[in-house]
Amino acid sequence: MPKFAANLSMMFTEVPFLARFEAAAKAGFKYVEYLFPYDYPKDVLKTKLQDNDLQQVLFNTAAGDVQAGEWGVSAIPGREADSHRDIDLALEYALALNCPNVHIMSGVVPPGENYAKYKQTFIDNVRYAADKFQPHGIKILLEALSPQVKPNYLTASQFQTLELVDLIDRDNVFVQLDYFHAQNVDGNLTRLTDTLNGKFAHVQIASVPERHEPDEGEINYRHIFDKLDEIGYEGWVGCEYNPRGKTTDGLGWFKPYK
Ligand SMILES: O=C(O)C(=O)[C@@H](O)CO
Ligand SMILES: [Mg+2]
Repeated sequence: MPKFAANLSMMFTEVPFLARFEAAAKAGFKYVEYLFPYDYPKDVLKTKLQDNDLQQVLFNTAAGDVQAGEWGVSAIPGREADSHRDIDLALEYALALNCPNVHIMSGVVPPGENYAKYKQTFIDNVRYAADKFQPHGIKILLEALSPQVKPNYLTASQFQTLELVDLIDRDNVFVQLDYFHAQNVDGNLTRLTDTLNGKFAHVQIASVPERHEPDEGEINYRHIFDKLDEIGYEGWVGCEYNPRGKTTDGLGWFKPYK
């Protein structure tokens, strides 16, 4: 049975961020993920996790200057020092929060730029991270983001991310398989799951096209959850969706899995 993690950046937004830990635990979640921990001291987050019997399973490296269109900097040529600073800070948080996975945000490739140069910069920076995280047993995740959510992100297709994982060639680097983006770009989700089997270490879910609860729209998530069980997937499934209304009102789908 999948292990579901509440995404506290998107769920339980009825309450302030630090109150979402208790809200998720009360709703039956044992695991949480969220985009960025950096606005809060490590101790504060650690206490929230401990007080609510929750395990943190994922967060991202910093986004950079979001107003200026950044969504990570690790693929941007000339920004290696910033990328390494973000990776080092992520490692500090991962160790303090006992978090087993960190998603490294590549950033966008502006149209007309040299894509190969961005790709190589990302490969080099992820190798830097992989070697730093490896002694601590922390996995690095790379995600494809669909153009309707983040135009010109370094990777849009799961196959581009898979190619990067293979080129980076480190034992602790994996695909973050977000089925919402995968359906938007690649489709064919059952076969895709088989193709990526062993290469992905974290899953995220949301309906398509609305990015709501996984109980509507194009994807039959009951089938996907069975498929993940069938292949023996042991990682977490992050609930990265915008609830249609109040978060708890939309948790009917979660009842059988509590
Ligand atoms: O947007 C997504 O999907 C994510 O998983 C974010 O963490 C990164 O954009
Ligand atoms: Mg995602």
